[in-house]
Amino acid sequence: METRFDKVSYRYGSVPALTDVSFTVPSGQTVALLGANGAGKSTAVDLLLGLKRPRSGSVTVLGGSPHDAVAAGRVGALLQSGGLPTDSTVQEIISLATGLYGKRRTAAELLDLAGLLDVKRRKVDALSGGQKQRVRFAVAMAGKPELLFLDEPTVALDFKARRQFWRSVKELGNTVMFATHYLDEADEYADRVIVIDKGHVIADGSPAQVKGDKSLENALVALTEGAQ
Ligand SMILES: Nc1ncnc2c1ncn2[C@@H]1O[C@H](COP(=O)(O)OP(=O)(O)OP(=O)(O)O)[C@@H](O)[C@H]1O
Repeated sequence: METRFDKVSYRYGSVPALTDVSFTVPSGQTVALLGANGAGKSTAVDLLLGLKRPRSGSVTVLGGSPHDAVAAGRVGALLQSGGLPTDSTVQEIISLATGLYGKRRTAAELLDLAGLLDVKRRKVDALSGGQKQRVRFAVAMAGKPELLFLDEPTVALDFKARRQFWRSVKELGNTVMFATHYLDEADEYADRVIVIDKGHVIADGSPAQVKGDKSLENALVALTEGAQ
């Protein structure tokens, strides 16, 4: 049940966002899409979710079309700007999410999974940035997705929260694709790193291979500086 980009290109008017991008992700793998601002990571995630269609090439998600995979509830996503109803409590939002997916996971299970038990009665308004991110994560996991997309999931999290977040993700053992600016995060948590620069894949390999590639040095330094 692979997920694949086959020579995918996408442009916004005259601005090319992705050019001739190909990769195949087997199930169970955790893959980082590593790139600077504007590299094309969010566009790739949108294409994988069926929110955009490629101008050329094809996108396969879990062996079929992105639309079918999403409609069947096989895909979970944590997007950068996922809005949450501010006047609802954490518990209300989680219950709504479990209801949508026919209770594939219980609310209690999700609250525990995302480390939200202590704040379950709080309104979203009264949560920290990191806690809100955990609510988004719980919502993404409600349907027991086989494949999880995370778009810069730990931007709002401090070091400790970042570790906890990744522990939860890894325990679930799904196929995970995450977009990040952080080489360290890709190195620590991904099995594989795909480096995107100005819409092109410039490296694809294990974290050790990518870090060991001298020809990538400038691009990786730029990425790290871009993330400051
Ligand atoms: N709606 C849009 N209209 C025009 N150009 C866009 C639009 N959205 C993105 N772009 C451009 O497409 C390219 C890829 O953007 P994308 O958001 O996919 O990058 P990204 O790697 O996710 O960046 P970031 O790390 O800043 O989120 C950039 O050049 C960006 O300016």
